[in-house]
Amino acid sequence: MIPAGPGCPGETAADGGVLPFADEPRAGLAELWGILRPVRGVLVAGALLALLGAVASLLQPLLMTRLIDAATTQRSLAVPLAALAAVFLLDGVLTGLQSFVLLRGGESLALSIRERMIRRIVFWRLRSHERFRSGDLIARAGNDVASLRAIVSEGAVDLFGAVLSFAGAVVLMLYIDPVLFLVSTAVMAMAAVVVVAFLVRIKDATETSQREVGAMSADLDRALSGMPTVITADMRAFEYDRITGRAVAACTAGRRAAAWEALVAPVLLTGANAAFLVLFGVGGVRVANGTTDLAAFISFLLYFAILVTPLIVSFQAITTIQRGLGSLQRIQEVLDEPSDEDTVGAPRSRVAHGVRDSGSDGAAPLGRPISVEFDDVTFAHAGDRSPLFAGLGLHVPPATVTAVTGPSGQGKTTLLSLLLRLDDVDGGTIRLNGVPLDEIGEVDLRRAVAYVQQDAPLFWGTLRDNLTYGARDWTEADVSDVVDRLGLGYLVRGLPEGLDSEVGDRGVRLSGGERQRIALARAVLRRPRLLVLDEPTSQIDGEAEVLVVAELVRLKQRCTVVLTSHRDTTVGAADVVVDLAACPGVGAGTGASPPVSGAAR
Ligand SMILES: Nc1ncnc2c1ncn2[C@@H]1O[C@H](COP(=O)(O)OP(=O)(O)OP(=O)(O)O)[C@@H](O)[C@H]1O
Repeated sequence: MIPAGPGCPGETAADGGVLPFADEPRAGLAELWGILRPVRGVLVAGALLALLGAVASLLQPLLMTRLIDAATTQRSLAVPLAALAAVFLLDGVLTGLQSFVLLRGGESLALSIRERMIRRIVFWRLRSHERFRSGDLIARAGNDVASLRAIVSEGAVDLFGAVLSFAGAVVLMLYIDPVLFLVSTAVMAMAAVVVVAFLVRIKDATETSQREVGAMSADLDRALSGMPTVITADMRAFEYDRITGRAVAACTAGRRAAAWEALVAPVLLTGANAAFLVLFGVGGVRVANGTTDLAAFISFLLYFAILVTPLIVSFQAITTIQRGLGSLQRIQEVLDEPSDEDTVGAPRSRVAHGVRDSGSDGAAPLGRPISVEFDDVTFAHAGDRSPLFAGLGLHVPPATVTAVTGPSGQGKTTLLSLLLRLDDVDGGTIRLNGVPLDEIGEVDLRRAVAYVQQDAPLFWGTLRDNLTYGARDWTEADVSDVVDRLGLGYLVRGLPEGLDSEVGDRGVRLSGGERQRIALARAVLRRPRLLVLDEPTSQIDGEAEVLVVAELVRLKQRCTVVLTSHRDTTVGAADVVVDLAACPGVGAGTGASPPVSGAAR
């Protein structure tokens, strides 16, 4: 496994500086509007409800003034009282309805973004997986989507409703008494300017906190993936310090944001209280000298009171939206990464090249044992100065076993990755049964080719789940046959629930050799036409190796096997042996075919 290099998204530098990715331009309102597409209808409905709610709130002081009028002029209170009660009721119903619509909308948004992210991640090219840390990706799909959801459930419409109430109150106050309006808003404006300065600091702190949560998840994932090493290297305290260090950094940044956020309401309230004092002074004088009547002054005060809440809500909503924009940036990085779905278009479509479903044996190019050809292939890993392969040529005849050998680091696994189209060649062509690899449909390729990777990973689940993973049309007899042939019968019989026993996370409840043979059995059950095996016998004993080799020889009747190995018995069973170390096309040499030995030369 190649360690992720510096600059992994979501990681911070040791000196606390931010590594690349964090420096990319932040997502803006245009991107936000784009990602909100699935819930735009909900936002419009929420905005309408907010509009009605604002009208209901603005009606209340008006009706209260009517009530005071009726009381002071000895008229019946029944009508204004009933109207006020109705408006209160309407206000309550609208508030409830708005939260229901928006909370539901928030959940729908979270689902749609998570579906898009997961689809993207699952279909990423392998190179993208090497650039990101898996724990950080999990944090992005969890935490960052949650803070984006808050834009819908709390932010956007709160802001809209608050702006409406605010604007309505402003218009009515201007209408009632423009002088009082100017006096009071001048005081409030000073408080608002102070709060705007806080917003910048809140934004920076929340972004840092989000990045640190991502890094914490990634570090936790790193430790969990190698717990035996962590324990035996006596590194548990180190890992604890490292991971909680991230948590502390997230908390520190979160607290900084909280401190600034906590100041927003008091500063605005203080501004409002100061404005009230000024209002009472100036308003009292104006009522005393008859410029304004008492009912109008009371009505003005009530509207001013209405103004304060929307103002506070607006700033809180802006904070929520800012936090969501920081998360949107991290989500966008995931969505912008190239995926196989971008390239599995026309050139790789099955129809375009007449490569039909490989399930139909015989007619389709991949429906029979597959020959492999590397023609003048050039490839360099990202960041490498010289190519690993320069003009590599290679021919694997169909229905044979070919072993690729060579010292560690020579490029055997890389060669298999290119053959499996996990990575793309920089130059030259790879052909399967004469068809260039990039002209073969993704579905056909994956159905025709099976792979057992070097560390033979199993998945959390039962033994049966693992054996039949990716297999189609399998029967219980197929499973038990392959299990017996690979010498795994004792394992199945010894487990408490046989094939239905859990293998643990990454198959930890099984031995390395058992995992390797289960991975091979899984590949065999897929009935491939090309079986690609990276060191399939590296962890098994001599007795089991004989069984594996016998299985490979048996498989030759219906498929081609390409394997890498350092083991003599396994290599000895091959019809063709390709020694990469002696190949001039490997390691920046000039183009040539590698030396081969064996029956199929
Ligand atoms: N994803 C990657 N990014 C950059 N370099 C890589 C990557 N994968 C492998 N390499 C480098 O490419 C070279 C070939 O690696 P590869 O894994 O193909 O060798 P190998 O012959 O299979 O080795 P081994 O026998 O030890 O498995 C090595 O120098 C390795 O460090």
